[in-house]
Amino acid sequence: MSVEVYYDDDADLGLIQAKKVAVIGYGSQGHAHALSLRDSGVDVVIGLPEGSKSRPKAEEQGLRVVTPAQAAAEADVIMVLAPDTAQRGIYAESIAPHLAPGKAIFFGHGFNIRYGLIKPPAEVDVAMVAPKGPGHLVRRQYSDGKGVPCLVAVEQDASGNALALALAYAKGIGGTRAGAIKTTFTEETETDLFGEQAVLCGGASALVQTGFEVLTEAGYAPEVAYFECLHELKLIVDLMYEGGIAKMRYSISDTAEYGDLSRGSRIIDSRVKDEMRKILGEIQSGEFAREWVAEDEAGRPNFTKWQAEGAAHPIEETGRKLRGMMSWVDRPITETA
Ligand SMILES: NC(=O)C1=CN([C@@H]2O[C@H](COP(=O)(O)OP(=O)(O)OC[C@H]3O[C@@H](n4cnc5c(N)ncnc54)[C@H](OP(=O)(O)O)[C@@H]3O)[C@@H](O)[C@H]2O)C=CC1
Ligand SMILES: CC[C@](O)(C(C)=O)C(=O)O
Ligand SMILES: [Mg+2]
Ligand SMILES: [Mg+2]
Repeated sequence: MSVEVYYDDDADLGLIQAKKVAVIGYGSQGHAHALSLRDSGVDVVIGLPEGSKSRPKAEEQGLRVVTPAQAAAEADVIMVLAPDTAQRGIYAESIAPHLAPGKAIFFGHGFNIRYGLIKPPAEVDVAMVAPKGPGHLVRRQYSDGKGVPCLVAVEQDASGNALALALAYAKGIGGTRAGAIKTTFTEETETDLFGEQAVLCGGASALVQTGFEVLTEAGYAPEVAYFECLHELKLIVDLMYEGGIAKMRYSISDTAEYGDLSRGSRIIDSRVKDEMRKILGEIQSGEFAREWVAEDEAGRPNFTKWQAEGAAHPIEETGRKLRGMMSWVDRPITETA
């Protein structure tokens, strides 16, 4: 592999144990980082606004919660794990006034640094520890003595020790048990956005909905279409996850494999690939970031409309009914911290 990968032996937990860490935000990532750091012997304080819904959760878990400004004032390392769109405001109002030489500001995703929405002063370290998995998995893996691989990056190395500090943090959340891959803010941000837009979230959702529409519009039962286009996707993705596309193809029938090999490239054809390149271009040029920031500032009119349209898609109603028949899949969307 051409990338540099760091494991537990490459990281000194003592570096982060010697610091006070403020975790700003207590959602998917925030709760996982804070609880795992605490269990790794790190002094952690949570920064949340008065009245935040997350406050009782963090307090119930035995964590001390103060305002983001107080947390930033107290801490040596400030990890920003609030929603990407909120980070710029939190930084300006609550973090920037408390940054001083010797402090570090950390991120779980590079969006705000990559697009210049947050510009920390030269005298602080700026680094990223970005687990490659949802926060609840990060926490569960840590608690099981394992870890989720993470990306680490240093944007600004004022102390000369920023990478070592980021690796120590990654060790504190279990990341170096699995491996911490060194990257840059630019690479992490651009690939993360591309992945979620073109493949994982945007691409996959559209593929599933469109397949469901084609079958139901042709008169097939929505229940049967649901199984074929959504439910079984997990079985297929699980096989890919375990052993790549090769293992999935090994496991499916020859008929399915022939259909895959002969038809797949008609679905994801050169037009789709060109569109993917266009989407990547919008990410690289900053066009997507500008659009998303403007949408958020305008009160998210399109976001809200598209969310409602997605929720009203017939596949959701069909899925609700069918999942009710399958006790093992009918779970709440989020697990609690
Ligand atoms: N979700 C994931 O698995 C992944 C996320 N990331 C990155 O991690 C970061 C956090 O994302 P995620 O964990 O999904 O976030 P969530 O949306 O799950 O959680 C947001 C948290 O921030 C709090 N919050 C909201 N506004 C403020 C504010 N003004 N000041 C302080 N806290 C605030 C929320 O509190 P309240 O309850 O009051 O709303 C909540 O506790 C992002 O940069 C994201 O890109 C990276 C990898 C994966
Ligand atoms: C795939 C979505 C993600 O990038 C993630 C969980 O990694 C996100 O931003 O939530
Ligand atoms: Mg991601
Ligand atoms: Mg993302």
